Amino acid sequence: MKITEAKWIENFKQGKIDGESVEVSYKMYAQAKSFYASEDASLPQDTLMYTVYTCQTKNDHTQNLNWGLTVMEPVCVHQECNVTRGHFHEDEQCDEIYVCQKGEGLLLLMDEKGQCHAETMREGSIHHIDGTLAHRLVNTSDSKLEVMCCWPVNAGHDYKRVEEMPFSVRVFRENGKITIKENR
Ligand SMILES: O=P(O)(O)OC[C@H]1O[C@H](O)[C@H](O)[C@@H](O)[C@@H]1O
Repeated sequence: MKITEAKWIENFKQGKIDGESVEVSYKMYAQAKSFYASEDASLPQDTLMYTVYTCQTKNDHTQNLNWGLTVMEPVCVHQECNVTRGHFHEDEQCDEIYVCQKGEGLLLLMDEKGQCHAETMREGSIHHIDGTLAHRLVNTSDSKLEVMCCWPVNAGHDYKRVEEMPFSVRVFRENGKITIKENR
């Protein structure tokens, strides 16, 4: 019997994935400005907001799954907590699972009518995202938020729908206290 190493290995201490064809993408403040209520001129354009590691599983004869890790930095923009861009899935039949491996945050979910609700994320929390809901991560703490994700390869990212109908709430951290405000 042939025994091989795993294709990928997650370094839990460093919060990263290494291995075969891992796609790593970095979101800097320059590309994330539109996610927040206001622009923060004091924040350098090249401030790292979040990193996404995606393990690509290409296989033609099965309905495949992707595995990923999103690492969100403890950065605020005018006291607004760091968020991912957020998206609906192009294929609403595709659910997603998130597992929080480190940190604290909120998983913001929005239905097709723009109604939002959230789940609290903490080390070990497991979240099932219904395929019809838009989803966005929010780092509410002053340390990194690390979230493992599993989703079907054919889910797709529909960012346009959330641009046309933005999340109806924003999360702020003022003197360590979390406040939720309507997004008008
Ligand atoms: O693409 P965003 O909305 O910025 O979210 C960042 C990433 O979060 C998770 O890791 C998802 O599973 C990824 O598919 C997504 O790309």
